[in-house]
Amino acid sequence: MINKLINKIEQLKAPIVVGLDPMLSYIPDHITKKAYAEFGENLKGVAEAIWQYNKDIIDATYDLIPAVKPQIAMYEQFGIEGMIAFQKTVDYCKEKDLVVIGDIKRGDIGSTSTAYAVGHLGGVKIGDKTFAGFNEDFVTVNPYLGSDGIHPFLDVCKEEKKGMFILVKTSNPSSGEFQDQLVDGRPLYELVGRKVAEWGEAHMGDSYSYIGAVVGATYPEMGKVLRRIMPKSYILVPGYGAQGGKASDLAPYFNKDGLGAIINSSRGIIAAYKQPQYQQFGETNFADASRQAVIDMKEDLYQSIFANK
Ligand SMILES: O=c1ccn([C@@H]2O[C@H](COP(=O)(O)O)[C@@H](O)[C@H]2O)c(=O)[nH]1
Repeated sequence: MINKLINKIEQLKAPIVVGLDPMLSYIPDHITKKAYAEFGENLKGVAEAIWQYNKDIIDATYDLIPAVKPQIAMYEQFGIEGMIAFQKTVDYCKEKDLVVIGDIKRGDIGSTSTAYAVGHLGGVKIGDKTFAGFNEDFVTVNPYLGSDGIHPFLDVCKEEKKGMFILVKTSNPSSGEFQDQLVDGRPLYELVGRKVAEWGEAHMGDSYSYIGAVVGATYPEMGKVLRRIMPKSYILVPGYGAQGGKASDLAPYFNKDGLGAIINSSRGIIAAYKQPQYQQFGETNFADASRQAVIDMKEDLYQSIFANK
């Protein structure tokens, strides 16, 4: 799957992931009204609205982007109906040949991690048939339970030819409270980065490992160090746009081959129509605003990162 992700990034010249983080407040009235009329003003209605909103955004952007990152929490908050919308979104993105990164941030004791890995990347054998669970291509994984929480994901990724991005240095303001603490004189995120590189070496695609890392766009100095520590790991970079990460800071996340990082934007794309620069699209044409925001993001990254290389 890492080879497919890289091929698509190269083909589209777009190291971009669109984050599918639907919030009720982003969904235009015409979509919610229709969904409520059909399914009721309840969780089923909300889930239908989320699904229709996602579908319109996917239809408007899929030819420009290699990958999407549905954030499971945004679906989970609506219970089982939300999870059905999550599954429909994953399936539809795969129909459109997009690489799907499930932002699930799981990780637990070994046996529980196995269940997470099977549920999201693998399948369960019932009788003589295997049934896939959510069936994303990559997931995000929390490494802070240690390697026994990671190994089940490594095994399932190898078996299923899928991949994962391990949280190394997150983009949020308080990420340093634990992640920057010194261990033998070096910050904890470096220690985790070294482990990611080690796991990655044993799980290689053609040129990059299918074991990647999450490093926030909001910490570019740390991104530079981590790029060196994990030369063969793809870095998933959240924090661009809405969280203040700037394209001009992102060059160090890439390797000299122009690869090695993929930049996520969620609110900046899916709720673009709410931003002043895309106001002309209006609520009805929200998906066209998202398309324009992807085009602008691609240009922003190109000018800041690749134009002078
Ligand atoms: O360090 C991290 C890890 C994950 N995220 C997730 O990425 C998106 C960011 O959304 P924006 O709207 O582009 O800010 C969201 O799903 C986060 O849960 C992150 O931001 N930082």
